[in-house]
Formats: sequence, structure tokens, C-alpha cells
Amino acid sequence: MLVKHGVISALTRSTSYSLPSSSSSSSVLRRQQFLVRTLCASRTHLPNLIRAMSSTSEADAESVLRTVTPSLDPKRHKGQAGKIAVIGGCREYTGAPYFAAISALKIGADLSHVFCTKDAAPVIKSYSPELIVHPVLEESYTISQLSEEEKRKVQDKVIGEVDKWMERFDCLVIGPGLGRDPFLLECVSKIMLVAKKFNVPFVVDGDGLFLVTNSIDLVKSYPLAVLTPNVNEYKRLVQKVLNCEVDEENAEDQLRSLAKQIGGVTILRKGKTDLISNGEIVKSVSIYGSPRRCGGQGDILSGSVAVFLSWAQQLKSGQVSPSENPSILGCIAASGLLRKAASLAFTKHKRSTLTGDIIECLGESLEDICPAS
Ligand SMILES: NC(=O)C1=CN([C@@H]2O[C@H](COP(=O)(O)OP(=O)(O)OC[C@H]3O[C@@H](n4cnc5c(N)ncnc54)[C@H](O)[C@@H]3O)[C@@H](O)[C@H]2O)[C@@H](O)CC1
Ligand SMILES: Nc1ncnc2c1ncn2[C@@H]1O[C@H](COP(=O)(O)OP(=O)(O)OP(=O)(O)O)[C@@H](O)[C@H]1O
Ligand SMILES: [Mg+2]
Repeated sequence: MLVKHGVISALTRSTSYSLPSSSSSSSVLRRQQFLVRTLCASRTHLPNLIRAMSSTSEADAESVLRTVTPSLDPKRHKGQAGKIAVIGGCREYTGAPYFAAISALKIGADLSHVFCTKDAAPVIKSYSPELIVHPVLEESYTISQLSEEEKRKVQDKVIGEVDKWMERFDCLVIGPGLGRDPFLLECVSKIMLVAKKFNVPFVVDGDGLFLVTNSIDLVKSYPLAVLTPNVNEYKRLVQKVLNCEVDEENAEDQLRSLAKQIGGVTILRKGKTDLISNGEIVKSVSIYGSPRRCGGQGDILSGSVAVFLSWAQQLKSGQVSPSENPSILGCIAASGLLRKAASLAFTKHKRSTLTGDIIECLGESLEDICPAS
């Protein structure tokens, strides 16, 4: 343990991340181990792996799903299969955070929280009693009458409300249905700083990517950040970071450059084929899939990445090669499962397939690949 902690300290010093002071809790320890595995994977072992795999290779998503999904052990207590929090949900969008949060539960996480605006909270609560919903975020229109001093107090309160829960979460999903209100996004930037302080991994999606694209330092060189851009979000990222247009001919190399340029974050580029890179390796997932493009499928994906990433970080060393980055494994597993569930839902519902139908197929699809008993 002491040796491990020494390694952790050295690694965290070299990346200028500080560990939380109460590093005795098991979730903090797990995150430290995750950080070590992620850094080891990206610094020590990957060069060898890259030499062996210079071009993109199709991931064996089913095998990754079997590796990362924990067995249902009666000795485990509530929380050990994952505690996820979605930061998103505003006046316009209540579906997206719900889809992300409920997908996490349907896959097998124990607890799923949503931090959203006060307007969105009763709506999201009414979709499901399973979710723990915190009405804490504020948009500009609710505070327009306040002085600058009072606005700062509101911001501190918002951040305090999330901060007090932060250490309990295994992963955050930042952005589904967040909206683009400037005051709200400023609060979310601060929430990201708190997550980084506690080494909590986060998946950035939807409007979280709008925020990050305009303030890339929020995620730059944070090894526990995963970005899940769709076609538009990817285009904006490429334009902003690489200062060029999307190059479909050299899609893999461009994705690798983009991830490298953002300091080795993991990027899952969604599309006909999902491409995943951490700036070193590039993996693809193209199995299954559905021709229906109804809104909300990306939200299922971001909630799923959070769960599989959390499970991948719990794997004991020995079960998985140290060169396998938990963030990459989480992305491969989530992409494979979503595509299988979408395919199954489509065989049942054809043109009328909706996101809710795909969510209903998550359990059956996972069961098919790794049965619960
Ligand atoms: N039911 C809901 O509450 C949903 C809310 N969503 C949220 O809506 C917000 C905005 O997300 P968007 O994905 O619309 O933002 P984008 O910036 O990706 O899309 C903006 C515009 O681009 C178009 N577009 C999207 N995908 C495209 C594609 N593949 N090819 C061409 N044009 C495309 C959209 O129709 C939209 O008009 C996010 O916070 C997101 O999470 C979405 O997740 C969908 C479901
Ligand atoms: N052309 C396609 N063919 C097959 N599957 C696709 C295609 N485009 C996207 N997908 C699948 O759908 C998933 C969601 O991608 P999509 O581009 O719809 O995300 P999004 O726009 O962020 O969704 P949302 O509406 O939730 O915001 C991807 O992970 C991918 O597996
Ligand atoms: Mg989206």
C-alpha cells in the first residue's frame, strides 16, 4: 500500500494533480489505482503496443464487455457496482440527462444521480423514482436581478452542493441536456475543476463539449477525461484544436492527433463506425448498429461509458493487461453494447424505434454477452 501510494504520489506530481486529503476511503483508493493504470497504460506500455498495432484495429467489443462486467457477488454492498452522476438537464432538455442516468442503472450501476436546474428537476424526477435528482444548477434568467456579489454567492452555493457529493462518485457525465447558458456553464467549469481535484473521471458529452471546445484547458492533459463527440461536436473540436477541417480520408490519424493535442484525453468519435483514441492507439467498433438515428442514442452511450469505465477501473491487475487503458475499455464496451441494443430494438420496432426502446434492450443485450448467472 505504501509503495503503491508512493508511485501514485510520483505520478500525480508529474501531472500536477493533487489527490484528495481523505485518501483512506475505498472509492478514493480505487480512483488512485485507476489513475495509475491509466497513466501506466499511456506512458509505459503503449509505445510497445503501438508498434504492434500501427493501424486502427477493430476492437473485440464482446470480449471487452465480458472482461469488464463484474459478476453479481452476494457479498457486495450497494454502491460497489458504481455510483454515477450526470451534470445536465435544463428548461429545454430533460430527456438527455434522464437517458444517460437511467441507462447507467439499466446496465447495472447501483446509484445514478442527476444535477440539473430547478426547472428540470421535477420533470426528470417524474420520469423515474430510481434517479436521485438534485435541483441545484441556476440559469441566468433566474438570477438576472442579482448584483455581481450576489451572483458570486449563488455560484459558490451551486459548486458547494456538487462538491459535497463529489468523492462518492465513480464517474461523472457532464453535458447531456445541459444547455448553453453562460452562467450555468461557468458553474460547470468550476465543477470540472472540483472533479479533477478529486481525480474523479468524467465523460463530456452534448453541451459539455460546447463548453470544453471553447475552454480546452478544462480537460487538457487530464487523463481521466473522455470526450464523446457526435458529427457536429467533432467538427467543432477539430476546427478549434487542430485548426483545420475534418479529414475523412485520414480519420484515424486525425483523431489520434486531436487526442494527443488535448494532452492524451480519450475521445470516442461517434458515427457509422465509432472510433476511439487516447492519442496513442486507435480502436474502432463497427459491429451491430441500427439505421434509426433518433435523438438520445448518444446520451445512452455517455451514461454507459461512465459505468463501464468505472467497472474497468475496478478490475484487479492480472485480470487485464496493464497496457489496456480503462477509459478505452469503457468506450469499447459502451459502444458495443449500445450498438447491439439498438440493433435488437430495431428488429422489434423498425421505423418506430425510439431511444426508450433501445434502453429497454440494454439488459437483454448485455445478458446475451455475459449472463448474470
Ligand atoms: N430529448 C432530449 O432532451 C435530447 C437532448 N439532447 C441535447 O441537446 C443538446 C444539443 O445537442 P445536439 O446533438 O442537437 O447538438 P449539435 O450541436 O450536435 O446539433 C446541433 C444541430 O445539428 C444537427 N445535427 C445533429 N446531428 C447531426 C448529424 N449527424 N448530421 C447533421 N446534422 C446534425 C441537429 O439537428 C441540430 O440542429 C445537448 O445538450 C444534447 O445532450 C440530445 O441529446 C438529444 C435528445
Ligand atoms: N451512421 C450510423 N450508423 C450506425 N450507427 C451510428 C451511426 N451514427 C451514429 N451511430 C451510433 O449511434 C450512437 C450515437 O451517436 P449519435 O451521433 O446519434 O450521437 P448524438 O448525436 O450525440 O446523439 P444524441 O441525440 O443523444 O445527442 C453512436 O455511438 C453510434 O454507435
Ligand atoms: Mg449528443
